[in-house]
Amino acid sequence: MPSDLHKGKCQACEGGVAKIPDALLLTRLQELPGWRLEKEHLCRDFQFKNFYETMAFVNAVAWIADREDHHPDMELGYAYCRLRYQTHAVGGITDNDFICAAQVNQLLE
Ligand SMILES: C[C@H](O)[C@H](O)[C@H]1CNC2=NC(N)=NC(=O)C2=N1
Repeated sequence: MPSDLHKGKCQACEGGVAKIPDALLLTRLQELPGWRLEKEHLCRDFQFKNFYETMAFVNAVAWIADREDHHPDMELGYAYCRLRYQTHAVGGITDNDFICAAQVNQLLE
């Protein structure tokens, strides 16, 4: 059954969002095709044909980040982008990270 996670709305990071317990993270990850856990971040690598496509993607991700007031770390090059989400306010992964990652996946549907 498809997940509705991308329809969620981020809550204020400083407003008491709860860190997802480690024991639940692997289960929750099943809602997010392509993403992995790395040093308390949600991460995914994206490959593109050229710089134009990479930048179009990066700008769409920036648009999501601005709308949700939740910002990923981004590493990019000519034909790739690596995204890493963590809720800095709590030093771990929260629903906000899952919601934004799911919205990014929607961009590629
Ligand atoms: C004031 C503003 O809402 C906060 O600083 C937000 C901005 N974006 C954020 N993004 C991420 N990834 N984690 C945060 O804790 C966070 N906090």
